[in-house]
Amino acid sequence: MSTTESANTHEFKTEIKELLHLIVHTLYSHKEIFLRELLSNASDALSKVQFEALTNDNLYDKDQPLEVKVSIDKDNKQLTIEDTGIGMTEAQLISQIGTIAHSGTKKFINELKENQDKAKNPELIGQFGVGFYSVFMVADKVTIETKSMEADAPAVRWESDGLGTYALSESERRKRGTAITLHLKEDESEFLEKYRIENLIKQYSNFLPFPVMMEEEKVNTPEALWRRNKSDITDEEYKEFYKQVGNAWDEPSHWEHFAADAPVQFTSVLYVPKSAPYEYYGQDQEHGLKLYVKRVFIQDDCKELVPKFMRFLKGVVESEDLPLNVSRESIQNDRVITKINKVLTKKFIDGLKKMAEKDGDKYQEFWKQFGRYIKEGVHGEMSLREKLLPLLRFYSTKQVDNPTVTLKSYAEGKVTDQKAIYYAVGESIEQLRRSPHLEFFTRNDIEVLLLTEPMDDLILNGLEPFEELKFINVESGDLELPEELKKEIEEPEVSEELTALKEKVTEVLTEKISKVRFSKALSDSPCRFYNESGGMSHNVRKMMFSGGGMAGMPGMPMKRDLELNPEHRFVKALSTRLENESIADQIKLLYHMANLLEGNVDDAQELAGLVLPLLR
Ligand SMILES: Nc1ncnc2c1ncn2[C@@H]1O[C@H](COP(=O)(O)OP(=O)(O)OP(=O)(O)O)[C@@H](O)[C@H]1O
Repeated sequence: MSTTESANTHEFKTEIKELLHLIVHTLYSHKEIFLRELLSNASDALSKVQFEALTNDNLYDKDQPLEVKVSIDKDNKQLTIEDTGIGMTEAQLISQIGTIAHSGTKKFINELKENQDKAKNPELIGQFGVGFYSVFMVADKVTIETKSMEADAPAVRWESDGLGTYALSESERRKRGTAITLHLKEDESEFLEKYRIENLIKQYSNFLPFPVMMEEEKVNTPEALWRRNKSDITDEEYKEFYKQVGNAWDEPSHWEHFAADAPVQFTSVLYVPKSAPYEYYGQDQEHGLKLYVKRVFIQDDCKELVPKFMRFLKGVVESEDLPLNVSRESIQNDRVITKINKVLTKKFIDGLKKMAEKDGDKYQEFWKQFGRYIKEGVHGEMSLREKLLPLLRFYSTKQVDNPTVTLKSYAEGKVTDQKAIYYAVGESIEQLRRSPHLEFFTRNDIEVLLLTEPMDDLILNGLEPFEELKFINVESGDLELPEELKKEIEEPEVSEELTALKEKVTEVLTEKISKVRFSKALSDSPCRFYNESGGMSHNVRKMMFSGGGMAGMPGMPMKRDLELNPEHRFVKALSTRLENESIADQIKLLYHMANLLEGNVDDAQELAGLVLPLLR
C-alpha cells in the first residue's frame, strides 16, 4: 500500500471512544474477559467459514483445518490469538471493528453517562458484551492481521493503541483468517503464563465448537455438550456452557436439556438467565437461540425456534432433519422448524409448570424477572393461552408482599355470587394499595389483583372469562357486582344542595369530565374517576396518549367520569359554598384531587396556581 502515514490513520468513532473509556474505567476487575471475547469472535469466524464452505467453491484456502491457535511470546510480551476463520477485507475491518454491533449497547452507554451508579455493576455491563475492545484493558498496542476468504481481497493490517486512532496498512499474511496480537501492558504479565491462559480457556471457552490449540495441543473440549448424556454432565458444566453459548456473565437460573425423535429429531439445551434483559421494550431485542444442523453452526439468535415471548431464552438447538443449506429466508417457512418450535414451546412451558409445583420460591424469582414475557405470551399467542394462564402470578389486595396469587386461587376465594375477577393497574403496589378505587372492595372483602405494567390492562381486558369470571378493571363504570352489593353503590338520593353541586361540577369541569355521579363506593376519599363514557382506564389512556404514535388519535374519548362521595365532609362543605366566588377553583381542585389519588398529575401549572392562594 503506497499510502502515507496520515492517509492510513483513521479516527475512532465517538461511540467507540466512549466504549473504550467505559471499558477501561469500569471493567478493570474483570480484565481476563478479553480472552473470552477474542476466542468467541474467532469461533464465530470459523463457524461462518464452515457454513460458507458448504456452497462456495471459490473459498480461499479451502483446506485449512478449522482451529484457533493461542501463542505466547514472553520476550516481546505478546499474546497472539489466531484463527483460520472467515477473515476480513479492508472495508469489513473498518466497518465491523469500528462500530458497536448491538444497538442495546449504544443505548446503554448513553444511559451510563447519566447514571454512573450503573457503571459500577459489571453484571449489568456484561449483558452487552463489550467485544473486541476489551483487549485495551490489558494491551497498550494491538495488531490485527487478516486475510479474507474472498480470494482476491488483499490481506490487511490494523494497528492501534486504543487511544483515539488506528492505522491500516498492507499485511504479509497469506493464510486465510485473522491473527490478533496483543502487546501486553507492563503489569499484565500474568497473561504471558501458559497455565494462566490454559485455565482461562478452560474456564470461559471450554465448549467452543473448534479446537483451541496451544503449542500443538488442544486445550478445550470441543465436544458438543448438548449431544452428551444428561447424566454425565455436571451442573458446573451446564453453567459454563451457558456463559459461553449465551455470552453471559451471570449464572442461569434454570435449564432444560432434552432430545426429541418424533415428530422431528432435535437436541437442545435451553437456559433461563438469572435476570431479565436490561431492555424489555427494545423492538430489536435479540433472541438467544443458536441453530446447528448436523454439527454445523447455522445461525445465531434464530427467531423461528420459539414464539417471540420466549426470546429471553438462551441456548442451542441442533437438528439432523434440516438440510445444511437452510438459509435465513427458508427457515421462516420451514416445516421442520415449525415442528421444533412446537415441541420446544411445550417442553418449556411444562418445565415451568413443574418448577412452579416443586419449588414455589424459585418460580417466584422467575416470575419477578420474566413474568412480563409470559403475560405477553398470554396476550399474543392465542393457541398457547390455555397453557400459559396457570403460569400467571399476581399481587393482590390480600397478597401485597409477593406475587403468589393464581387465577385459580383467586377464583377459589371469591365471595358469594361474585361474577368477575377484579383488577387494578397503577404505577406501583404501594401506590395501588392506597388507591380510592379499592375502598369499596376492601370494605366488602373482595380480592383485587394489583398490576403494575402498562400493558397489563390491555392483556386482562382481552381475556375470555376464567371459570366464568369476567375480568373487570376496578375503574369500570359497570362493575357487575353481586346483587346484594349493587345496592351499595347505586346512585343514592341526595340533598338538594348536593344535586346543585353535581350540576355545578358538571358545568365547571365540562372540558375534562363527561359524567358526574354520586356513589357510596368510596369510604375515605372524596372522589375518584371511573370509566363509563369512554371505557378506557387510566393506564390504557396513558399508554395510548403518551408520546406514542397514537397521540391525538381522532375520535378517542379523552374525558373521564367523576364519582363523588356524598358522605365526605369536603364534598358536603363544597355543596354549602356554591355561591362562593372561588367555587369554580375549589371544584377544579376536586378534579386534581381525583388525579392525585390515582398517583397522577394533570396540568401541574393549573394545580400550582390553585394551591398557591391556600398557602397565603
Ligand atoms: N477473528 C475475527 N474474524 C473475523 N471477523 C471478526 C473477528 N473478530 C471480530 N470480527 C468482526 O468484528 C465484529 C465486531 O466484533 P466485536 O467483538 O466487537 O463484537 P461482536 O462479536 O459482534 O459482538 P459482542 O459484543 O457480542 O462480542 C464481529 O461481529 C465480526 O464481524
